[in-house]
Amino acid sequence: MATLSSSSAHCPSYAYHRLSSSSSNGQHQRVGFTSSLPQRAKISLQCLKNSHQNVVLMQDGPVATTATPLGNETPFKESKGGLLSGTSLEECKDAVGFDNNENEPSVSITVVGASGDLAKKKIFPALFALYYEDCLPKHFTIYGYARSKMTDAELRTMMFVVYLDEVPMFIHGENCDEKMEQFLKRCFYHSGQYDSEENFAELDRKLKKHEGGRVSNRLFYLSIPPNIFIDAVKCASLSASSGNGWTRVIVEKPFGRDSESSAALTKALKNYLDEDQIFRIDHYLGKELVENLSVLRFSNLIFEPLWSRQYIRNVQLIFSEDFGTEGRGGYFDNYGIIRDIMQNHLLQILALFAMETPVSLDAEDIRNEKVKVLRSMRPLQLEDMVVGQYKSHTKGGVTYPAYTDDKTVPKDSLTPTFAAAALFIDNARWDGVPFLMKAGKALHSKRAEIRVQFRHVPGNLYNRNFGTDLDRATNELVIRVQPDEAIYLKINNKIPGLGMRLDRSNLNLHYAARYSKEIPDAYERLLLDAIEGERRLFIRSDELNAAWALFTPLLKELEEKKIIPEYYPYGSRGPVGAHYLAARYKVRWGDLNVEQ
Ligand SMILES: NC(=O)C1=CN([C@@H]2O[C@H](COP(=O)(O)OP(=O)(O)OC[C@H]3O[C@@H](n4cnc5c(N)ncnc54)[C@H](OP(=O)(O)O)[C@@H]3O)[C@@H](O)[C@H]2O)C=CC1
Ligand SMILES: O=C1O[C@H](COP(=O)(O)O)[C@@H](O)[C@H](O)[C@H]1O
Repeated sequence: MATLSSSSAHCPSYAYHRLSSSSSNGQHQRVGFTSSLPQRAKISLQCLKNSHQNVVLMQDGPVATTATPLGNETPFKESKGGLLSGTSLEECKDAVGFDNNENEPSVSITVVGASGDLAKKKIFPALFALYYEDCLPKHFTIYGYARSKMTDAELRTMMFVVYLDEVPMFIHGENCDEKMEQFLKRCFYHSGQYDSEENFAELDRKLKKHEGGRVSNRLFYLSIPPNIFIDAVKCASLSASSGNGWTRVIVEKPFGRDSESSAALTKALKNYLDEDQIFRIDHYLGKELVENLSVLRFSNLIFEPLWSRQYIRNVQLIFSEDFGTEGRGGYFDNYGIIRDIMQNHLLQILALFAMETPVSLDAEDIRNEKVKVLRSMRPLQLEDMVVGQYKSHTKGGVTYPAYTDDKTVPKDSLTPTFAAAALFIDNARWDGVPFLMKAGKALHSKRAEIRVQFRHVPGNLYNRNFGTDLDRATNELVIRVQPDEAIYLKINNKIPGLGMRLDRSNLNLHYAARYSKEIPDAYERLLLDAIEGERRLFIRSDELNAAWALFTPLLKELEEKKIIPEYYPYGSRGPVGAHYLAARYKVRWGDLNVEQ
């Protein structure tokens, strides 16, 4: 039985919202990062002094702070002080111009696990970016919730230091510091246990004061390890859900480890939430170029007719990182790269890429089509999978660690940090077309891309100009999701001159050259969607079940048979097994070509 209240929001439609927050040429209003660092550093010093932090201003910029002693939580009502210290509710009301119009709903956003890595690096910055762009509702409050003892001031200091220091996705520009000041006044912290209804009831009381009797909509972002999801949802549900507006919960991955644990998680969540209150986040769906996939396909006449087995030889989905697990080994060892990247991020891209034309752009129409693709796929076979693990490597006098050098990873771990797989969609459109996935950590480059290799041109008009390697002469469409976003199409053309020599060139939409503004971070888009009640980019439970059904038998087999991964040096291109796998399907990985 669902106990969190749910009311469907009448939000502006997604398309309208995006149009209204864009300039006439479709560029997002963002500004560069480095514009006013000296000024920001000055303000930060003042702010941090006001908040009674011990401040160290380092030469040329970054500010380091040491927190006040643990247990010094600022009581909400009595807090006084400067910008980063606990601002009282009255001060906060003045600062943000609360009015007495009770018809305007408020939104309270609680980041559960606020002391953690994801909250610090992604969620709070994304919330600020939304505030900067005037995308948050007029009456909003942000709460950090975690067990760590922290005052409001300390939370704000943490957010401010990240703002100054670390996160390039932050927008900086006109009035940025002022906006940050205003934003921080609306951020608060409540320390509590994840399994304490009483602690969530305390949070509820604080939220109510901010909401001031308005219709109160509440968004909880579960940025905590999965083993405490249910405790937190239960307590939020029983003690802190909205009494008169909607309550939504963003759930971070991992959504289980296999079909059974995922189903159990969904079942447990549904004891407290309805499906339409659950926003399962896959942040790759919020990436600009993944969003653009459907636009590319369905708004251009030239692509859709080619989008099938008739013209496409293979599709490659490639993810690589040039660093290892870096402190997340404890989490990673329980999941591995297949669960961490393939079963969710790459599979979601595949589903969007391969789906049939949806009836409309409504969330349910799109998710219906995605689920059909997933259910048409063959469960993965062991022979269609290659797994690897990085080992230590010394280069230029620097020694890079092996995966098992991570102190939180067992020395004999067989967890894959690399995997390559061949997948097939057994439907009329894609019958026989290999969809190759490759994902790995500690490789030679950081990238995420989709490569579509087209078939050879029939007939042999120019074959002698291509030489013997016809594959190299076929068209390839590359959607580079990151970094340096681009969509380019490789074509053949004649080299100017009197002879008949052919060349390969790119028709290139290079985002940095075409659009001068920064691309919004995926978390920004997804948070905004959750606030607006737009579910299109979140995973529905049947999609999740279908995704796990494809991977679970293989994952079990890998574990039961204790398959030993192929070891590859840190910083390399990964195991050679990936090439043999591709070759079996007459495919060459596109990212290995010299010109790429
Ligand atoms: N970090 C990342 O880049 C990504 C993370 N995710 C997912 O997001 C979620 C949060 O990630 P991240 O911030 O890295 O996680 P953290 O490990 O940093 O945990 C977040 C917070 O949860 C609390 N916590 C940690 N371990 C426990 C525990 N065993 N019992 C109770 N509380 C605990 C801690 O807060 P306190 O002690 O103050 O209560 C911690 O600050 C996870 O589900 C993760 O899988 C998904 C994609 C990327
Ligand atoms: O979900 C995850 O994603 C990150 C990569 O995200 P990106 O946006 O930086 O490409 C990955 O490092 C992490 O292991 C995984 O859990």
